[in-house]
Formats: sequence, C-alpha cells, structure tokens
Amino acid sequence: MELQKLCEKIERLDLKSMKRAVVHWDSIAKPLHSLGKLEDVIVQIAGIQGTEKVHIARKALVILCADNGVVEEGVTQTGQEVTAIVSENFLTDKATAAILCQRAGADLLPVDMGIARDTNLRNCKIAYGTKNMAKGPAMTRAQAIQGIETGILLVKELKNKGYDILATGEMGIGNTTSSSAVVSVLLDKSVEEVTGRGAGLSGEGLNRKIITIKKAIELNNPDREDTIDVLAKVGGFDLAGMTGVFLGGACYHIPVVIDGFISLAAALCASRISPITRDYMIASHVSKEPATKMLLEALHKDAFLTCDMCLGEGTGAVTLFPILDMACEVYDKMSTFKDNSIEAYQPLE
Ligand SMILES: Cc1cc2ncn([C@H]3O[C@H](COP(=O)(O)O)[C@@H](O)[C@H]3O)c2cc1C
Ligand SMILES: O=C(O)c1cccnc1
Repeated sequence: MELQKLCEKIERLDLKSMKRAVVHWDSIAKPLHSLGKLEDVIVQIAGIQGTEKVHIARKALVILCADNGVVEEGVTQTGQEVTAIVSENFLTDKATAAILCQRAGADLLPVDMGIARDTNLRNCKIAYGTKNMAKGPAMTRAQAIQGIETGILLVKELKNKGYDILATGEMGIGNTTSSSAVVSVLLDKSVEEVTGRGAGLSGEGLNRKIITIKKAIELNNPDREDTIDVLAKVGGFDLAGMTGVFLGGACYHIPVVIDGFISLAAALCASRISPITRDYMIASHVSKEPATKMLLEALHKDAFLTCDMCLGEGTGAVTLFPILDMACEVYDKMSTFKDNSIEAYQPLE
C-alpha cells in the first residue's frame, strides 16, 4: 500500500483498554501509582495492543545497518569498513547488542539497508552506502521512500511472526552526522547545538563534522516541511528504515522502544510524517549525545534510564526490556485489594 494511504490508516490508542488497565493497576494491593512510569507504560501498551491483557513476551530488536558516503569527509573516528564487520557480528554473540538481547530474551534481526559491501545479513540493500551529502543529496527521494517502506514491511512481517514488542537499533559509521543534520533541519536548531562526538570523535574531528553538516545543509537546502526530502538529502538508509519501523509499529499496533540519539532522530521523522505514531513509541534512555534531551522534548517523551550510554545498536532500548518484563509481571501476578480483603483506594479526582 502507498505510504500516505498507510499513514492515514494509523489509529489512535484504544482508550477503553487503557482505562481497564488503569482500573487493574488501581485494584492491586499497593499504594496508588506507586510504580510510576512502569504503570504508565503498561497502560500505554494496553492502548497500543487494544487489550488490557498486555503481552510482551516475544521481543525483537531490529537493527538497521547502512553506510554513509559522508564518512569520506573525515567526520568519524573509524573507517567505513567497521559497519559491515560489526553488523555481521550481530549474527554471532560477539556484538554488544547481541549479548544484551540474549540476556533480555529478545531475538535480534540485523538488516542490511545499504552497507558498502555485500553481507550475510537479511538483504534489504538500497545501495552500497549513501552518496556524500557534502557534495550532493545523500539519496534520491525514491530511495528514502523505499527505506521507509522496507521498515514498515519488516514490522508487518514481525507482527505476523507473533512478536509483541520491538526495539530499534542501527549500525552505520557516520550516522550521527546524518542524524545531526536531520535534527538540525527538522528542529530548526543550530548545527553546533545538535552535534556531538558520536563514537568518540576528537575535538578537531568535531569541528570538521560541524562544518561538513553545515555545508551539506546549505548545499542541499532540504525542506523542513517535507520530512522525506530531509531524509533523502541529508539522512541515511538506516534512518529511513527506522522511520519506517516506527510508522510500522503504529500501523500494526506494536509498541516500539526507541534507542538513543540516532533512533530518536528517526522517531522524530516518523512523528513528522504521522504525529499519532508518537503514541506507539516508548523512550528507553537518555544518550550522552547533546541533542538527546531536545529530541525527547520534541517527542513529548520521558525516558526511563539515564546511564550515560552512547553506543547505539539498540543497546539502550534492549536494556529497558527486563524492566518492562518486571512491570508486566507485577501487573499480571500481584494480588488485589479484594484478594486481601483490604479496602481499595478511592479513585483520585
Ligand atoms: C566499533 C564500533 C561499534 C559500534 N556499535 C555502534 N556504534 C555506533 O557508532 C556509530 C555512530 O557514530 P559515528 O557517527 O561517530 O560513526 C554507529 O554505527 C552507532 O551504532 C559503533 C561504532 C563503532 C566504531
Ligand atoms: O545515542 C546514540 O544512539 C549513539 C551515540 C553515539 C554513537 N552511537 C550511537
């Protein structure tokens, strides 16, 4: 189905299921709302899944992997070849995200959205890396749409396979450069404010990164009112794919946990394409990248964790999974006031 038509079909959360979830929390023998955001997130998931019988047992992390032509400008600490190496490690237990997934009981689906060489990942390759945005548009509009649609289709497939909840991750050397460019344009913030050291850039490298992003924005002149134009001109295949994953979550009623800065940049893109999509997103952590708080604010999201993580790959999002499992278990298993013959709280005004 055409992207626009699909987005028009996105529904609001199911308020009846959310109300029933609140009633259930309030019946549990503990002080009202004493699990705070853990209660709120279960209520949100009830609204997403359209039932107060929340289920999050089957979890997956989708990692969108792609290369960025802008790396040739010297905006990263490591070379482009690292993208393919780390991405293929997701298939073994050698990458950070893979180890966290094992611990959290989540499956991992790494997807080649446009790595600069052939890989043995799930092949959704749009091209062998984007073009250098400091010299022209990173990709065509058709490629940006292809990336978004791929993300949506991946969610459809995972929904059909029985997954209850997803997390977003990415791997792509140079993708904090594309993310900062996209965020600068969409939030109308200076490049300096939204640009950080990514995977450990030196001070001199950071200056070069800022100059490069400014040059790319000036040269390509993306239209901030047209998110797809922004993604095409200064984005990346991974960002486009993740944008699709967030839209897909809303289309197919699956909660999607947002990882750090790069995932948040894609979440912002999705929310600009379809604002209701925000209701289907769960913010996991506050990354150390400087624009993270700005993005959380723009999305009206409050993240659960502040661990000074800035790794990407979906690591922050997967770290939230065990907490969500704990919340769900209390919601499912705790005895109620009635079971204990205790008088329940009167609902607050
Ligand atoms: C070995 C290695 C493993 C990674 N895993 C995630 N990233 C993270 O760093 C990259 C973004 O930072 P920048 O824009 O500075 O390149 C992304 O691939 C992100 O997932 C990694 C980076 C490296 C070097
Ligand atoms: O927050 C992130 O997503 C992030 C930050 C730095 C490097 N890689 C990812």
